[in-house]
Amino acid sequence: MFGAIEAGGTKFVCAVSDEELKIFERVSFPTTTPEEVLEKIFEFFDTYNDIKAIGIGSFGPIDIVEKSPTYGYITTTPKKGWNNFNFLGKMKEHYNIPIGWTTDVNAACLGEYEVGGAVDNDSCLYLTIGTGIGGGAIFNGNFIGGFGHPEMGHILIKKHPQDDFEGVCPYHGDCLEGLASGPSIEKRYGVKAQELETDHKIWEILASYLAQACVSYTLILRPEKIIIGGGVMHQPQILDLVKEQFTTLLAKYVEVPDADSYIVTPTLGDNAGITGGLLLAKNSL
Ligand SMILES: Nc1ncnc2c1ncn2[C@@H]1O[C@H](COP(=O)(O)OP(=O)(O)OP(=O)(O)O)[C@@H](O)[C@H]1O
Ligand SMILES: [Zn+2]
Repeated sequence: MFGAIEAGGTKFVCAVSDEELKIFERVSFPTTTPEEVLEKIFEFFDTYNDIKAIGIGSFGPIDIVEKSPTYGYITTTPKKGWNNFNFLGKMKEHYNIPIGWTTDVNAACLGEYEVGGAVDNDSCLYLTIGTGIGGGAIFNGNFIGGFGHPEMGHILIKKHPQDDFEGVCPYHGDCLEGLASGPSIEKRYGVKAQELETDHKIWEILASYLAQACVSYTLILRPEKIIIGGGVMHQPQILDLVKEQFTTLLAKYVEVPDADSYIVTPTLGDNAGITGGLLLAKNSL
């Protein structure tokens, strides 16, 4: 059996599966304090005594550099109480089994790469547009990163001429996350993103930011596929707008796969992250 944790800034999901990754139990609870959350995690996994490994995909930033003294920590998160929290260490104190550790988006990327929309590809990039924006990428089976993991949500982009919003990123104001995350929409209009009309002008503006980001990722990494998930992508009209603007912005400068197969939503849907967590567990053996 494998265990997986999708550690989100809003909620945690824990699951256990068999060797074929078939999930037979899953629970979800809100991200309150680390103490409360750990208690719930232990309560869930402690009922199983046959778990061989656990995989964790966590919100961040996190430390994934094995030789670092703070390896396994959630580091500079603005999320109250979670700053410098030794998440992996606490898990290892309680469970003496291999525990895989990476970012939530790397985990989702792994899910799509191994059993989702990118199974036929040697590389893919996964981006989530939710409460925050983050991205991870896998090339030939390996996550990209070095001194740390990528922070694809905090890249700088050109403002849309019809957008005078200052942005919500506590670090950069109007970076990609500052301008295109769910909370940025909510702050602009005073209502949740899901409450706006499908033909609202914000979707075009949002798409222009995501298209710019996809151009940058394309030029820097040249992945075979870009998968965009997260709550905001539940607006089905965004994807086509992104593809359209991406094609215009790239201006045929470099060759990319046909836009319909290049920029896609996750085949695993909202299960990409937890599936990736199970794969992380499997791969850690
Ligand atoms: N149908 C929708 N249309 C537009 N925006 C949506 C829709 N559903 C959810 N959202 C927005 O998506 C954001 C939440 O994203 P998501 O569900 O991916 O959570 P998350 O950021 O992954 O949370 P966690 O931190 O728990 O992982 C919220 O800002 C919400 O307003
Ligand atoms: Zn930022």
